Amino acid sequence: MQTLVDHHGRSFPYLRLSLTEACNYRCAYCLPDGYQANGRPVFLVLEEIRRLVRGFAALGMSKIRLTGGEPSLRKDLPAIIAAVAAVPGIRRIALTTNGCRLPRLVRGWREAGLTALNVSLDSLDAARYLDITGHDRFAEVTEGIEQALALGFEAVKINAVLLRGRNDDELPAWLDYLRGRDVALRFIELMQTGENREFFERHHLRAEGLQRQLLADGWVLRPRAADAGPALEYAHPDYRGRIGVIAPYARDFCAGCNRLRVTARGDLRLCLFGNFGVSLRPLLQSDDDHDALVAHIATQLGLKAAGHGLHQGLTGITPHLASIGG
Ligand SMILES: Nc1nc2c(ncn2[C@@H]2O[C@H](COP(=O)(O)OP(=O)(O)OP(=O)(O)O)[C@@H](O)[C@H]2O)c(=O)[nH]1
Ligand SMILES: C[S@@+](CC[C@H](N)C(=O)[O-])C[C@H]1O[C@@H](n2cnc3c(N)ncnc32)[C@H](O)[C@@H]1O
Ligand code: SF4
Ligand code: SF4
Repeated sequence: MQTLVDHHGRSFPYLRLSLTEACNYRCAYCLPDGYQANGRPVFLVLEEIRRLVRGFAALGMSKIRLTGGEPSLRKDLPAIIAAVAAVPGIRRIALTTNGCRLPRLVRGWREAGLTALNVSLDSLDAARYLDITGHDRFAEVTEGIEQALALGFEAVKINAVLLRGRNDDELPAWLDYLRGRDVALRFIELMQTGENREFFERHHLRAEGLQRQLLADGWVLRPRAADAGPALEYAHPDYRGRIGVIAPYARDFCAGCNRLRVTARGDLRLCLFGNFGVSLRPLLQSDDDHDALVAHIATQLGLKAAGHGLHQGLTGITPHLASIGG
């Protein structure tokens, strides 16, 4: 089997695959006006996804994260999970969701073969949650997380985007929440995108102060697995839960990059904030193109840059993270 190693010595066990650009939420930092369909987009269908994942698995990828947009809007999500799980070499199938459909659907996803779940929950206060996401679904999401915790996933994680003035005073509430729950909460630094510049300037908050506070309070940094996402994760003997910090503006953040992305339309994106996408879709129409697909992906990797240009305000072709899956 080939493995993917780029010119900067990084390897790539982890693929983030977006299943749709559509979303039912209006998160203030992502789609404040809701999802606006551009024409009649046609997203990758099951058979294309199966071929795509086979191609990446042949290059040593063992972890696939399904994302969006909101991936739970895909009616065929259980079938997609099962198809990905059946590809030899794929050991972990994770999903990132806003969580509003968890109570109805999470058991089915687990039974189809999902191994890990990340749920976005920007506040533990229902009114603030509504204010940030545009949806009054706090009760469903928190109930869904409880259900997920009982289903034996390898990991259940919660994502909270850290927002100056909106949710940056909630550490005490989160600590209560984490005391008895086996869940990893991750504070994500707000990232600038093509369309959220003004919001970013008002609400971006560096996570360094939070990290200093965690260390001072006895939280200890844990080692990071080779196929883990970018969070630095801390544990504490008095808490079942863990706290992660995703700090894309930190020095050397991109040195640990271990993932590639494919959009819901089948474009390979080498970076979350890259300047171009490469369509893989023509090579997903027949099993006969498997070798060509594998060769094409491997060649493209040569173009992967060392890191993002966010410090210079360069957001590439990414208008918002719903367009690529975060
Ligand atoms: N800048 C940057 N942000 C990322 C990258 N990967 C994930 N993120 C951000 O991290 C946040 C959490 O991502 P998730 O989809 O929950 O997954 P993850 O934390 O990467 O993955 P796991 O460790 O497998 O749970 C999202 O806001 C992503 O946009 C990356 O490569 N670069
Ligand atoms: C783009 S969403 C897609 C999956 C799903 N809709 C959800 O919200 O979990 C993936 C993650 O990106 C995060 N995100 C979106 N825009 C962001 C931004 N500008 N900066 C940091 N994180 C962002 C969301 O909070 C979410 O945790
Ligand atoms: S962060 Fe996720 S739930 Fe919120 S608008 Fe973006 S895609 Fe939708
Ligand atoms: S910003 Fe780009 S290079 Fe940096 S970690 Fe994310 S995907 Fe990798």
